[in-house]
Amino acid sequence: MSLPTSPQAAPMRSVDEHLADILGTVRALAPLELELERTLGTTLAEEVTSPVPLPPFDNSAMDGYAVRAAEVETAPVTLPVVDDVAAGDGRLHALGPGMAMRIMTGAPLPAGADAVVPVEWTDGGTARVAIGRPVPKGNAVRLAGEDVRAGDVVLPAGAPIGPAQLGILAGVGRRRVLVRPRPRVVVISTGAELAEPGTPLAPGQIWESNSYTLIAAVRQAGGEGYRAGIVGDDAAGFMEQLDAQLVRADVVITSGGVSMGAYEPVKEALAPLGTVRFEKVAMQPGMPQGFGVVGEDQVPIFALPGNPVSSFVSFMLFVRPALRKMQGLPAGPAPTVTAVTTAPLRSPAGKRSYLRGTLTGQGGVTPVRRQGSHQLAALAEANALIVVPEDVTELPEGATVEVIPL
Ligand SMILES: Nc1nc2c(c(=O)[nH]1)N[C@H]1C(S)=C(S)[C@@H](COP(=O)(O)OP(=O)(O)OC[C@H]3O[C@@H](n4cnc5c(N)ncnc54)[C@H](O)[C@@H]3O)O[C@H]1N2
Ligand code: MOO
Ligand SMILES: [Mg+2]
Repeated sequence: MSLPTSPQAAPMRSVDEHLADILGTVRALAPLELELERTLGTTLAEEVTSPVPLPPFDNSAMDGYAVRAAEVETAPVTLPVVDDVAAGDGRLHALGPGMAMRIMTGAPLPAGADAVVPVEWTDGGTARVAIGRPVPKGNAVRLAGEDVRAGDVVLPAGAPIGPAQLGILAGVGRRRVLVRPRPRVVVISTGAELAEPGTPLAPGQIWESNSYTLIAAVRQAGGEGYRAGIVGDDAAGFMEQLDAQLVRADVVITSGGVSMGAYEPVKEALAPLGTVRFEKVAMQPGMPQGFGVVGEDQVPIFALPGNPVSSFVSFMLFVRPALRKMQGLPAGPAPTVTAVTTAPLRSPAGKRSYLRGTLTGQGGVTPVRRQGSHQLAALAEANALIVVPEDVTELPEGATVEVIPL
């Protein structure tokens, strides 16, 4: 007697094949002009040059006295103070021979001056100043163009915008710049057992958590997350919610309803479209995966498995690289570091495992005690995923492993 053939017998796809398929499908989002204040965390979509040199004019690096270095070579010397130059002073100053001008940090260097004596090296006089020591030519002078020359590229297209990048954009006079927008990601949770956190649990229910994890992960990956709430285990209801959400989505993520059960609304609704593939990927956790496009605009959709650890690991391996590509960032497999395991590791044959672990800080990594794909509290203890290759089932303590820091 033999058992009926099941889809389980179908060969599994590798993690790498699945990711390649995803990255082959998603495209960088069209650039958008944004006010500077809204660009933190986005990627620049234009090359930015400076219209002026920076600094735009020779100026003082210190509060002190503008002089000709050759005239203070014999210090101590006393010179008449003929004027005061403050930062922002737009007058054209010229320093005559044998004279000094009081000057402040950031103020334009008067023509004829070639050095600044810091006030600390003088008696601080306002009519005459006694200079206690000589200064070399160029002392405390910031030359025009020594940071940036006019026409220099200050940021290339593709640069991620952090605080310093925002600063230089303002520093070259920009108010608005062209960036890749943050991908708008809608998360739909499916499952008749799911209750909103903050509401009482009925028998058989659990509190919905995946959308909170996924939206937080979306934000960390540079996207904007929208929680579409919970839909039950009914395919028509799911389709209705999906249609309603598509208008505001660059990407849709669903959780749950993709495995082998009798009530798998996501698979049931999307598989017949023919544009979303459901497969088993040779990984643990996260084996059942759906990916494809939906709607007129061919919006990418990730149908992630419902187990909380599985949906999070799937996000890190597949959705995060896709969101990076959409933002014009280099996209590929999750970056790893090497570490030495402080305990033996076990992994199922033929699947790449992503065990939850904690990096010790001394190059070690310790697997957390509970490794079930439903054990969300154990995931919350971890700060890394330990990668065990498909062809390895056991590793001894002390083995070197690849680790994805979280
Ligand atoms: N006969 C088989 N059963 C299962 C297989 C299989 O190959 N054959 N695969 C298992 C694996 S592996 C996974 S992973 C899960 C995937 O299940 P689904 O994607 O269909 O998800 P559900 O059945 O809806 O839920 C699974 C599990 O996760 C909990 N869940 C779901 N959504 C949420 C949420 N938003 N917040 C918190 N918890 C959630 C749900 O209550 C279930 O316990 O299938 C296995 N079964
Ligand atoms: O492969 Mo499922 O993703 O355990 O847990
Ligand atoms: Mg299921």
